[in-house]
Amino acid sequence: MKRGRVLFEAINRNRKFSSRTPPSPSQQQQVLLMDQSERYCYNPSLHWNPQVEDYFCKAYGPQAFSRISKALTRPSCYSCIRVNTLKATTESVIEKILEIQHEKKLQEQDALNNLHTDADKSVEVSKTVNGSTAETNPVFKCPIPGLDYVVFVKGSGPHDIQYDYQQDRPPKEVIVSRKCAEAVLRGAQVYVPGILACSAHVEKGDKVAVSVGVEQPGRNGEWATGITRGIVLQGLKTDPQYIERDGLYIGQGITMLSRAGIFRGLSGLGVDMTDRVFRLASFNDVLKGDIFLQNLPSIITAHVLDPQQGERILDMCAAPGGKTTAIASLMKDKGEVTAVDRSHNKVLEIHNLAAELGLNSITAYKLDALKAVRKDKSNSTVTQSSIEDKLSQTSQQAESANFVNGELVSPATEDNKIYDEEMKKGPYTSKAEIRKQIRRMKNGPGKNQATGGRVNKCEGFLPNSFDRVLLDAPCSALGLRPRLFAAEETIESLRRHGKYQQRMFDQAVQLVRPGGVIVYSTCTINPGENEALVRYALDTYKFLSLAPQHPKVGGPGLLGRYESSDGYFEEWLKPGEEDLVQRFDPSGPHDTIGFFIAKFNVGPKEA
Ligand SMILES: C[S@@+](CC[C@H](N)C(=O)[O-])C[C@H]1O[C@@H](n2cnc3c(N)ncnc32)[C@H](O)[C@@H]1O
Repeated sequence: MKRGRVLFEAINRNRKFSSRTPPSPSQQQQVLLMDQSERYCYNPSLHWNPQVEDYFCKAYGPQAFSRISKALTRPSCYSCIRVNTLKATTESVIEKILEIQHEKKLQEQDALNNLHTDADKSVEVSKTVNGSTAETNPVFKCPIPGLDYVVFVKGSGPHDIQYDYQQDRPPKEVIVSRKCAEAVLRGAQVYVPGILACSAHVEKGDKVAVSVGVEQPGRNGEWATGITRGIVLQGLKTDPQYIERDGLYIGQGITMLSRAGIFRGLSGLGVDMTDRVFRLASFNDVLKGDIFLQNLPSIITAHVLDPQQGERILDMCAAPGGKTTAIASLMKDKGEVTAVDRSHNKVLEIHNLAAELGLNSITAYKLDALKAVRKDKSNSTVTQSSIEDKLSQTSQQAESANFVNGELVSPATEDNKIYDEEMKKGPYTSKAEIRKQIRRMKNGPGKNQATGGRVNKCEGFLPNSFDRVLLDAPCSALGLRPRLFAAEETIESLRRHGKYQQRMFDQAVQLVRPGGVIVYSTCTINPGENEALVRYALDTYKFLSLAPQHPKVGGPGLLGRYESSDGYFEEWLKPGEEDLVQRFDPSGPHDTIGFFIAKFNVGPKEA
């Protein structure tokens, strides 16, 4: 379609100048500029699977869906930060961010003063004054009651970028992967692994235009970028995705390595983005441990769960641990947060995040949440697994395992024993606190549970083991932005999510004790995905009820919330309301376009 539009416009342009006299140089220049403004800009349109597009068009109406689709391609207008209240205060974080911004601004001014001749300086300084380079982003506390540990750093965009196109001399270019571009749109830098292709003769310190190579349809209906990593860009129409990249330029930057360095290396900064279409603050390695960059609805999900100190909480699909750590922080790290994920490497991510934030109440296991309920009533068995273990399990066990009665005993079961001993001694100390002490004894001060490549594998939990369960279910994730490609989702996969979520919910219901709470959340624009689950839950389990009100943030238990220009909590839906779709307004500033949270109270279960 895009190709058709380009062709149509080219014909129109030619018509405009098809008088008997050939176009004058100024007319030629005008055509060139029109060409370039169409090419070197950010104006993407999302690819959808045709059936999914049709389904959403019917659900939302074609115009509304087109606005949603457009809004998905843009980042939010701010970065959202959760303050780790165990290590820092909101005020101290705001102060530090402002200091960092101020420092950066000074550095950029210094760099300008040192680098350029006076003539260059005046151009660059006026650029700075216009806000193109160093700028101070407003930083403020989240105004929603109860969420004063959330900080927003405002960004801006879309901005027009001057890509320095000169006739017959296109700018040097870098094409990055879609994932890389989505991160860059949210404030990240371009790292070496994200670079797919680059112009010939790029040296360290060159200015490059950065565009994104998005998956394109292949002959057999498959989607691929079709760009071989390391390919040389000539600035010609024969370059990969030359036409398809029209309107897919996300900014420009300075290369930190030469072309050869970029494609020889495996890591490191590839391009320092100096001019971005969307300017959001970068928090890479900033205030590490004191803050966590997290989408607002994810923070709210933990908040809605309302975990209490000393409780036992299960997070069923936990990696990389954003909500798990939010839960542990709300509990002031006092209690027991069990985080499970089916992926080994992702469990390591939970370990690492918990360690970075200094949280000790979290224990992460590799477990398929579909098998989270233990069938037999014997003690829970927990084993260690690691990638290396899989390769040489026998020798690993011989070297490192503790054997009791011929059984492999993991630190977790060992800890349980010590815990039981401690419990007999008298005054209550939480299990998490005892674990912390055991870890301190084992590791010495300052170390935590990050165990390198090793993770604990768990066989499941007995029914009614937890006070609260969070089911942050795997979903289409179509609510998250920015997103530059959506065609991987099919009608079948949308349906599968629903079925998968139901099976997980069946496990969650068994694991939570009577009187407990289940929170179910998904990040999607597909209303069918979440409403169907809520209906299923209430029809199947008569002892469940939607929580009438969350004490801190207000509103009914069924929180179907889609962004509005006024704020996330503009309207809270009542249980049973079916019109989530009409309330959708994609013109607002938020990082998540569609998110759904339902909170269930668990009544007495049947015998
Ligand atoms: C939406 S992400 C969870 C995000 C997480 N709650 C957070 O806030 O950081 C979904 C996660 O579910 C995990 N997952 C998918 N199927 C699973 C299963 N059957 N059992 C356990 N985890 C599963 C995936 O590995 C993925 O990490």
